[in-house]
Order: sequence, then structure tokens, then C-alpha cells
Amino acid sequence: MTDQPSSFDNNDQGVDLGALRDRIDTLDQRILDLISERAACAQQVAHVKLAEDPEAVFYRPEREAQVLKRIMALNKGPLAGEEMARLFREIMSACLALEKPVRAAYLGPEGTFTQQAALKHFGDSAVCKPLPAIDEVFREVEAGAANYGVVPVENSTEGVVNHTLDSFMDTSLRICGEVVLRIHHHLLVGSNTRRDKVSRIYSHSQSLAQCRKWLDAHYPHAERVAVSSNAEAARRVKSEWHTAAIAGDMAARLYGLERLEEKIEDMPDNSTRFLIIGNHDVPPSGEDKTSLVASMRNQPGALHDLLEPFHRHKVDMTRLESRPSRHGLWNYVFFIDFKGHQEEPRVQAALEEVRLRAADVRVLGSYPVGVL
Ligand SMILES: C=C(O[C@@H]1C=C(C(=O)O)C=C[C@H]1O)C(=O)O
Repeated sequence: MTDQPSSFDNNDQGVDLGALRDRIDTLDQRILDLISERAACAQQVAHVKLAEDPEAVFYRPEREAQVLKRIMALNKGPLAGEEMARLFREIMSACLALEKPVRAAYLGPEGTFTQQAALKHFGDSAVCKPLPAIDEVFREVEAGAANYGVVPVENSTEGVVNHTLDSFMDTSLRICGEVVLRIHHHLLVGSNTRRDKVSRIYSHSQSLAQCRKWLDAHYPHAERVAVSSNAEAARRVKSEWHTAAIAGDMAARLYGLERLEEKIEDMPDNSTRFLIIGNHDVPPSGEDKTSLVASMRNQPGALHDLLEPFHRHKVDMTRLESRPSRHGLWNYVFFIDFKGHQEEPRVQAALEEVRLRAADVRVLGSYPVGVL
């Protein structure tokens, strides 16, 4: 790159670099003033909320979803809508931290995709704490030590995360949001390991499965070792010779590993969905989803009876999972996601009928569809 403006671009002719930089300085000052004005506004919102209710929750997921969607709709470029939303995500995160930083617990250790999901959802100003197991994340939020928890729930290649669904069976926590993350796996090594010397590859079992075909083709003879997380795989490789880890960007950066190969996942659109769990119900944002868990008596046609009201009231189901109930042999509970908010009349009508038919129904929460 040279420091000269391109002589081929007519628009740039006659505008020198110094003048452009002066313009950027002036614009930065305006942006600075505007961000400060916005932050002061958010502080005032906090005062209003506190005056109404001393226990007020400052963080409003439905409002944040609306702000981000509006920004993407208004954006005229040249920056992409998602990029602009990401910048605004950070502005909101900093504004909210002025009121009170969000405390979020996530399935750790540091360097996992769940940490990346927590960052994507809450921004950099949230205080995020890694915990070693999914049920510990639930407990941390139940105990009030964290305002929210972030846990993985399903992967587009490998399916559902059973620990998370099972944790919902015995909690009163609500789902307050979702984050969808594109998952890119890299083959990572420490500085002492050469490509042709890799004899063992560590990763989480889900990631090994998500890269199975690539591994069969490129490292058929390397031993595959499942460990507790991708980040743990990266940590081991840092201090070992002739081993590699499959992990993502966060882990590569955290442990300073080299990427031998990038994006080795078998499915190019490999993504994982995470849930934000918290203590309160979220009002409608305009584009929401609802999750519920229902248990049925063990009789013919039970599942059909459960689903039929959704169909009749034109409620669009997006997911159905069944898990063995912990009470009684061969009883099942069903986890259902559908589009819409529990305050919408159409959804209420369907839910009312489902309640009459099921042995037990619990709405786990209505929450904004993931924006970023
Ligand atoms: C300012 C508010 O509070 C928080 C900060 C927001 C923001 O900076 O835009 C949006 C929602 C809340 O998380 C609000 O409720 O409007």
C-alpha cells in the first residue's frame, strides 16, 4: 500500500491526503460527541427505570434487538449491515455498563465458542465468567451470582446438546435470548510442530465429529483424542510436540497457536445455537420465538395430539426434540420451539389447548430471534 491517493479514481482527484485526514478528524469529533450524548441518554433511562422500580432490570434484550435491526435497516453502506450492527452492539454494551455492567456466566473454559457467543450477545463491556459445566451455569444464575447464563443448545451438524435440555427440566430460569454462531474449526499447532509430524489430534468430541471427513482425508493415521473442550485441546497442544488441536479463533488467539489449516469443518454452514438464560420474562420485540417443554401421558397418538393445536392456529414450529423423562420408565418430554411470542393471541390460543392435552407444560421463555 502506498500513502498516495489513487490517481485512477476520478473522485479522489484534487483531494489530498491531508485534507481527507482533517475531514476524518472533524467527523471523529462529531461521532465522539454523539456517542457521549447517547450514553448520557442511556444514563437518564436508568434513572427513570430506578424511579419506577428500585429493582429495575436495566438490560432489555427486546429493545436491544430492535435497535440493532433498525440500524441494519437504515444502513446505506459502504459498511455491511452486520458490521454496523456489531459496532452498535459495542456502543450499547458500553452505554449499559454505565448503568450497571451485565454479569454473564458461560460454559468455559476461556477460549470456547460459548465465550464467543457471550461476547457477540452482550458486547465487550459485560463481565463474563467461565464455569466448567452447563449445570453450574444454571446454578450461578439461579443463585443470582450472574444475571444471565450462556449455554450451547444445538449444532447444525451434530444436533442437540442434551445437558442443556436436561437442565431445563429442573429449573425455573427463563430463556431470554438466542445467539447463532457460525462455527469455523482450524487445525492448530504450537511452534515446534511440523505439518507432517502430527500424530495426535485433540478436540471436543462434537468438533471431532464435525471435521470427521476432513480428518479421514488428511490425517487418517493420527490418533483422535476427545477432551473436555476445544480450549482444553488448544491448551494441551501449546506445550506438546507433534500434536494438533481442532479449535476456533478464540482458542487460537488465547494460546498463541499457529493455524496449519483453516475452516476444516465438513459442512460449510456449520453453526451452533446458544441460549441466554435469565430470571425474567422478556416482552415482545416484534420478531420473537418461544420455547416450551411438555410431557405427555404414554398413549397412542400423544405426540400428534400435542402438535395439532400449533398446526391449527398456524403457529410455525421450528424445532422438536424428545428426551427421556427422569420420572418413570419410557416417559418422554418434548422440547418445542416455535415462532411468535407468548403474549400474541394466536400463540395463547394454541398454548391453552396444548395445556388441556398435555400432562404438564412449561413455557421456558419468549425471546427475540437472534439478530447478529
Ligand atoms: C437505554 C436502555 O437500556 C439499555 C441500553 C440500551 C441502549 O444503549 O440502547 C438498550 C436497552 C437496554 O439494554 C433502554 O432500555 O432503552
